[in-house]
Amino acid sequence: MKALFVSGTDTGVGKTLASAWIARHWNATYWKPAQTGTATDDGDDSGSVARLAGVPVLPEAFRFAAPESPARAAELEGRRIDPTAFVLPRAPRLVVEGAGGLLVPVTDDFLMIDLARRLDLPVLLVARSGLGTINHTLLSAEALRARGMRLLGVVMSGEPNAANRVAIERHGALPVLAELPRLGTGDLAAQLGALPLPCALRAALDELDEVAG
Ligand SMILES: Nc1ncnc2c1ncn2[C@@H]1O[C@H](COP(=O)(O)OP(=O)(O)OP(=O)(O)O)[C@@H](O)[C@H]1O
Ligand SMILES: C[C@H](N)[C@H](N)CCCCCC(=O)O
Ligand SMILES: [Mg+2]
Repeated sequence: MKALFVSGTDTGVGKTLASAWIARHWNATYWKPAQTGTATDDGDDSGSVARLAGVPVLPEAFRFAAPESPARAAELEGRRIDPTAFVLPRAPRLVVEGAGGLLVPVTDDFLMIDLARRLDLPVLLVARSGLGTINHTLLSAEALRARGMRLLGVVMSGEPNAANRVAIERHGALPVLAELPRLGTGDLAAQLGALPLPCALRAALDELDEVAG
């Protein structure tokens, strides 16, 4: 099986949209290991991907009501997350989406980046395209490199910004594999379906190592 971990420079940067886009065109299964904010309107990434991409989605390992980090949302419900519950599901191609950014707490001593490492998956980083993204993206890349983890590259989401793309590629020594433009208010599923994956992203997916699920 081939799998990747979609993380981001922050919450709300477009991980779910990018995950749906990739899953749709890569014909992949989607998994959100830990979902928070289920009591809010945008707390169901799995439902969003099912609607946007029409691909199989697997049940989360953990779901929490509060729109908080998994660690805090669990605490508010008097629950604790056991990281050993995160076991990579089997599927020919799998898109795994984190919650928030890389250093979001999952337990008192386990961060989202540790989940990507436990699953032993390469990371695709979704970043905003606008002002502020260079710092956030380079910091996220540094966090991965400090742990010797694989960073496939970056997907920039929003109005294309060539100067930010060049800065990220140059200072981060990493590829921007795709730019997901700001989609309109119309049928997002149709817009994603009509937007082929750029060659660089498609090649990165094709070159992913087989992993044992
Ligand atoms: N390129 C884009 N075009 C249009 N809307 C976008 C784009 N990127 C993100 N959005 C919108 O911004 C909001 C947040 O995006 P999304 O849910 O993908 O964030 P996320 O990174 O998955 O957040 P979370 O950390 O909660 O999982 C959504 O309403 C989404 O549709
Ligand atoms: C609720 C939100 N949509 C995400 N699911 C969780 C984001 C946690 C962010 C924590 C933080 O970085 O401060
Ligand atoms: Mg999401």
